Amino acid sequence: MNEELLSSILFVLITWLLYVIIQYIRTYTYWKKRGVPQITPIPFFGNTFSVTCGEEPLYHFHYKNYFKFKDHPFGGYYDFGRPVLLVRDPELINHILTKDFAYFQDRGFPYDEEKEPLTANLFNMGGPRWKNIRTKITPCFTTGKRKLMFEMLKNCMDDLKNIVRSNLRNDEDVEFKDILARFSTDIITESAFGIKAHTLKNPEAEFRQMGRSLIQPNSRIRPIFLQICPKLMQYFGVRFLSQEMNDFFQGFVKEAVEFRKTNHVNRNDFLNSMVQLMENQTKEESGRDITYASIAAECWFFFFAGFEASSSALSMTLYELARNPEIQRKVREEVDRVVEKYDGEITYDALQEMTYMEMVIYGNPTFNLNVISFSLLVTLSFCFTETIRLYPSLPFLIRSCTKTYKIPNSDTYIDKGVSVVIPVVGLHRDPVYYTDPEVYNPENFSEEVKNSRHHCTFLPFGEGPRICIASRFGMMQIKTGLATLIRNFEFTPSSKMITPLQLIPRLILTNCGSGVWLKCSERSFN
Ligand code: HEM
Repeated sequence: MNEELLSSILFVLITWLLYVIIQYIRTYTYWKKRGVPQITPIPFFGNTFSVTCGEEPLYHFHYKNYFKFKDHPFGGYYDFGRPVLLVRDPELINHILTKDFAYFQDRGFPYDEEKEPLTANLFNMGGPRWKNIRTKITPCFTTGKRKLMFEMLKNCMDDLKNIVRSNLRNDEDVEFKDILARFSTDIITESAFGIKAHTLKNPEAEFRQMGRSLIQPNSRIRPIFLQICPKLMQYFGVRFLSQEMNDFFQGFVKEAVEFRKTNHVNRNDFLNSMVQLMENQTKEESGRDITYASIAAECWFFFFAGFEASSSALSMTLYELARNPEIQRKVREEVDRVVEKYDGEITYDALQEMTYMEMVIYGNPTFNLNVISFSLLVTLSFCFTETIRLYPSLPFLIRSCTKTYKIPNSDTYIDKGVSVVIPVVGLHRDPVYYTDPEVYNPENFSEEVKNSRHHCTFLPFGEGPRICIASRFGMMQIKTGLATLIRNFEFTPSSKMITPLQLIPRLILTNCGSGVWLKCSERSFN
């Protein structure tokens, strides 16, 4: 190789290296330059290497980062090359989620309404389109609608009882995460879409297969690469969801709607409400707001949240009750007391008199589970609330800044396009807000203790205009399952349960991958 060529190559290499160094400095000093403390990044990956390569579940990542900025109201880190602001201070969180929502309306998640219609759901959407759809869908979850949906859940309760009972016959410890994912799938498909998925009876039923596929490694890696290099991934035809998933949901919505139209079926479910919304649109709105494709997108997300978030919270509650026999005893006492009090004598008027009542459940008469009033199950509520404190289904909240924002009482600005992350799991386990935060203690939610904390230190369903649209529906699912199980079975820890919990990496939701194993015995009512 002649000398001239060698020096040209060397020149190109050095120039490239210099460019990389300058880019590195420019990218990774973004927060420093603004006087915001930052976590030291590594080139290219920023601070998210451990999450991307599947070493660290998002739950641990956000917990760890929260405590890295101890004594600071906020701090910065980098998601690859993108600056992210982590917010710890409850009052600033309140500004971002509620008071100054106009600056933080979006989550900034990518979606493609044309190529991948299922991704254009309420969770991913932003701006005026989100606002319009949210306003239209909100009435689908009123108390009245929930009551009607609840009527459809009774069979699922019996199926749950029977499936647990059949597992006991084998005299082995029982894995509850899968059973409860199937229970939640049956509830959401029945009450939201009017479909009996029968996944409790048949673990290989189509809806369960779809649900399971969503947490497979392949499905979890795709969103990460789509986030890092969207253009390249789109070029190679990589999608957020599999084609099979897209076809399944588009197909089932079209079929279900057409069947209802042809056979004049009118059900009190979410699908029906959405179809009514579509049909009642004005001419100008028609085809733009609510279409078959957008109904399928919402159904898909409701399906995902309905089985995954709810079953995760439900199985973790059982796990904690098994580890805390005294709390389990108290919950059971409460369930028994209420069930016996309303032994088959409930009328609509009686329901109105029960101050906190949200829901009434008629169970299997053999076990005298005639009626359960959920809001009266105070201990039950505390337990569930305490579970989602320790294991929030979504361990962080995210917003994208849509116009430059000055942080109140500081000189710091958040630029348009910067992501803001609220590490919910950190707040929920901060000893400043919760005494002995690692201990499962339902008393954390007694009125007195609860009122002594800032409301933004407990955010399992988010907060502000983008709060979970179906939080009460989710609670109803969970309480239904919990009351059924606690009334009929007793739970103790199993040696098969792996602790500390092995959470699934690269999954946005908190999910115990190694399962929730418990010893279980049936109660005798003689
Ligand atoms: C225990 C169960 C559940 C938990 C813990 C949960 C939690 C959450 C959280 C934390 C958010 C984000 C809120 C924010 O960013 O401020 C959210 C959003 C959402 N959830 Fe849930 N959720 C649950 C059940 C459900 C169910 C059953 C459905 C549907 C049937 C559902 C539908 C949604 C939707 C559509 C959004 C997006 C709302 C928007 O951006 O306007 N969730 N949920």
